[in-house]
Amino acid sequence: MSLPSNNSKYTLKKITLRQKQRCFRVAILGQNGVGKSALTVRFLTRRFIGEYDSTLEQVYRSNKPVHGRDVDFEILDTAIEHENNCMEENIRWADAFILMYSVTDMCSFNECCRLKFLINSYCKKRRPLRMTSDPSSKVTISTAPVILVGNQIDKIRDRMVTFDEGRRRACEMGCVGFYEVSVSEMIDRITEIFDDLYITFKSSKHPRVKKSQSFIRTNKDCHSSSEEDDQIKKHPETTIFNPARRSGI
Ligand SMILES: Nc1nc2c(ncn2[C@@H]2O[C@H](COP(=O)(O)OP(=O)(O)OP(=O)(O)O)[C@@H](O)[C@H]2O)c(=O)[nH]1
Repeated sequence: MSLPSNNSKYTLKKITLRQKQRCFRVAILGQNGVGKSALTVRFLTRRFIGEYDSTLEQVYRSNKPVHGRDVDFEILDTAIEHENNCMEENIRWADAFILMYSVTDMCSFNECCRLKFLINSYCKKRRPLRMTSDPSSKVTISTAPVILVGNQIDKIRDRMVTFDEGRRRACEMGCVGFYEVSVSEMIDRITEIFDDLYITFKSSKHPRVKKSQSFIRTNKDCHSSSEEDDQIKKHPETTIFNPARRSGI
């Protein structure tokens, strides 16, 4: 039996809509040499490549499964050379951010604060926030999810930033997650970062919590449960908070 013509039209429309689904855009920001290109290539190809052209600023496209769903990623690997010209444009382009530093470099760690400030300033999706200490204040913050990532933990002897400092900073800056990784030695953890970012982005677009509840965690919220503490002791290089994961999405 042939299908009625309007039925096939409907199928066609559905396919067209599906094709138009926008890519999930991730910008990776951080000082030069922290491992942004290495992270990008590791996620896309599962390979670790030692040297990259530091002047190249590139968008990579790839389709990856996230929890059984195909997601079109666009990943912008930023280059410091272009930063001053393009930072605002890059930030406005992205849906979500990975802020990266090297645990062996305190400057790169501090640079993340400046970059987060710029994300909050330029990001297209912002919402007003009133400080509890001063209810009359009007501050706008970015609602785009940001994950803070400390890289190069394999360089044990060169470590300058502790896990706790990273975790605290992530909380203070309003990041949705914090990871410590070694791009050169880990692969699953890298995939987890991108998966978490996508899931958090999706859940913040279609929140399952009431509007009055915030996805952005504050200092006060930033204590880990004893279960998390156990996890951190077992796997020091791990994420310690992620609202999406906690809400079971
Ligand atoms: N030991 C170690 N080296 C790493 C790791 N990740 C990256 N590297 C090295 O760090 C150097 C810088 O890595 P890149 O990925 O080029 O860093 P980047 O942030 O993209 O740097 P720019 O392109 O200059 O902005 C390279 O020599 C990498 O091989 C890691 O986890 N461990």
